Amino acid sequence: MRDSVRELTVDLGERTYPIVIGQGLLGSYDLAPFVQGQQVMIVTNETVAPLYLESARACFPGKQVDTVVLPDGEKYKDWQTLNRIFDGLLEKRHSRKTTLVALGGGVVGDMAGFAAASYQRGVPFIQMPTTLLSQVDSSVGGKTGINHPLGKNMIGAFHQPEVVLIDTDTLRTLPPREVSAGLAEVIKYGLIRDTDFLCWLEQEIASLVDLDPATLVEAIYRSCACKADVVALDERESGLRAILNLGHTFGHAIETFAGYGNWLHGEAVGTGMMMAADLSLRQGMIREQERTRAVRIIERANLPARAPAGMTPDDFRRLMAVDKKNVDGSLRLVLLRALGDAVVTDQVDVSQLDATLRAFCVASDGADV
Ligand SMILES: NC(=O)c1ccc[n+]([C@@H]2O[C@H](COP(=O)([O-])OP(=O)(O)OC[C@H]3O[C@@H](n4cnc5c(N)ncnc54)[C@H](O)[C@@H]3O)[C@@H](O)[C@H]2O)c1
Ligand SMILES: O=C(O)C(=O)C[C@@H](O)[C@H](O)[C@H](O)COP(=O)(O)O
Ligand SMILES: [Zn+2]
Repeated sequence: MRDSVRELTVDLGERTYPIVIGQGLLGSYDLAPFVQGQQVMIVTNETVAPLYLESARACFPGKQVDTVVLPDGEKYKDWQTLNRIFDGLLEKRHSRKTTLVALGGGVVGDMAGFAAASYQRGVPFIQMPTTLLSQVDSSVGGKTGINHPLGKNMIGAFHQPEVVLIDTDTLRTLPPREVSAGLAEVIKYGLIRDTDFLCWLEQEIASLVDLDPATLVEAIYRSCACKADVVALDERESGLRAILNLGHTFGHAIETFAGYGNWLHGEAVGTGMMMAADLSLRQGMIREQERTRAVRIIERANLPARAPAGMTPDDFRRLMAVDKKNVDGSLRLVLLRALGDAVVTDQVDVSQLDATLRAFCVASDGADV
């Protein structure tokens, strides 16, 4: 193996798997040892296929490699598009010994993973993430699924991959807006659990925005290490894992309001983390200086600082009511006790939440609400 390749392990007993991170891995890294049978189905989309499908195929020497190419976009993370994966598997007579491969961003990863969790009651799958967001977050941890018009990721399954292969060279073709979206989840790890990483990010954020290769590898490695650690402690989100949802209750409400299209997941999470920091301050959990630090690093990643124009506090309340963390109708949020220390709480002060929602909502004409 090359010197520049870095490896981590997601420690889950019999479901333990490696995360392999490096440059130029697509096309040269042999993944055949991770495939039990002869059949491989690569699931990708119409944007990624022309860029990386041929290199990805080369990672499976000696195997029968078929492909399903999906339309591109969060709005296709739905039942109808998921069914195209099953159509492809059945048309090509893939058996229960097949291995699915997700080649693309988090949308492809979540859908291919869910297809793998349910095809013939479950087959193995491999993650080959090609966006920053999918390399630092969605390819690790086994959450898979699709959206519903009434709520984000509402249908899905936990299904861990056999291996995660991260070729950081794929980020060279990523549009800047997608880089910023990925940085939101990177910053999240600093805010929830790793103050050293947060300090490092404050030094390096400009290099990351500019896609400096060495800085990116370090950020991806540290992000994956943080996620692997949390997932190993609480694979199915019975407690601790919910801290990975910092900013997501607000963020998922934004994505659903925006119809799964105009706002990227990472952008919504960026704004959502600012809102979580704002509410943490209002509830007396952090100081103004800490809120400012959190907001500043998110802004420096070029992420939006307000909710979508026209989204009202009532829209937030209605959409946040269907969040998966809620129990018996009571809202549960991830808030900050300090930078680097997140907590899941149902102690949400309704009037302070209203103040946060009003502070982040803007009318369609751009005025404060
Ligand atoms: N399962 C999890 O734990 C988890 C974690 C975080 C996010 N998610 C989910 O992931 C999704 C967001 O993922 P995403 O940000 O990767 O979005 P995405 O999958 O939509 O990819 C973003 C865009 O980049 C394109 N693209 C992918 N790789 C490229 C490359 N190398 N060069 C150029 N273009 C490329 C895609 O075609 C797409 O247009 C959301 O659905 C979110 O809910 C899941
Ligand atoms: O892996 C997790 O756990 C996360 O919460 C990671 C999030 O970044 C991700 O967006 C996840 O899909 C959200 O999970 P959900 O259970 O709120 O749908
Ligand atoms: Zn997320």
